[in-house]
Amino acid sequence: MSRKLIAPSFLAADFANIQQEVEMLNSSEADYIHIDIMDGVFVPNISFGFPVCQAIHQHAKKPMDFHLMIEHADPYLEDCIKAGAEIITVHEEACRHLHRTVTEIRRLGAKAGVVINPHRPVSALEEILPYVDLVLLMSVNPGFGGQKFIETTFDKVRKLKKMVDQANPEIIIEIDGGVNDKNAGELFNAGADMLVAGSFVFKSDDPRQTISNLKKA
Ligand SMILES: O=C(CO)[C@@H](O)[C@H](O)COP(=O)(O)O
Ligand SMILES: [Co+2]
Repeated sequence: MSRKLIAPSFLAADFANIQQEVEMLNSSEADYIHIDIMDGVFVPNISFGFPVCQAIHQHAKKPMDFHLMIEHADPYLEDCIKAGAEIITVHEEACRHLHRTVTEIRRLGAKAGVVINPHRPVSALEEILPYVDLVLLMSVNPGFGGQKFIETTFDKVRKLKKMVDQANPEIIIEIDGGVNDKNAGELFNAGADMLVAGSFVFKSDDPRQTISNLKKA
């Protein structure tokens, strides 16, 4: 059974009004606040750093889900925890010693997640599944909000769901990129537990209602 969690991506929020945007999320049905950290090396974009994360955390009443799109995650894990991370996800291709990194995330007290890019097979995750709490499937290429959902993600979710059910059914399956009201229902039916939505939530006329609608998808 899908857990139907929604994590609005703060990347699409109005940064001139951080407090109001976080308060909107606090009063919504959002389950997590998704925080996209980009280093301009692993992905061709730079988002924001820990002072901004601290500002979000200061007002947040929802748990924070940190998505690290960076080459060198290990030196920044403690900063994520201090900035409120309850989930930290790292890209499997970016981590030279992935097992070490996810083990360290758990030791620091957060849920550890591994992220897989659109071109990579879910079979690449087989050996790491016993050591993670969450798998994030990218449904766009990482680096930017507002991109088009990649349709082959549905099959990938179904494949991953089978693997997760065998390895550890507690593992959360999270999907990130181009999520909207047209694909959310099918993603949940395919086995996704948690959907990240940036533009679709924050650029809508009524973000709170949009979050509620996605949860019911
Ligand atoms: O990690 C990323 C992009 O790299 C995402 O979290 C986006 O921020 C989602 O934005 P939308 O595709 O929903 O606009
Ligand atoms: Co993200």
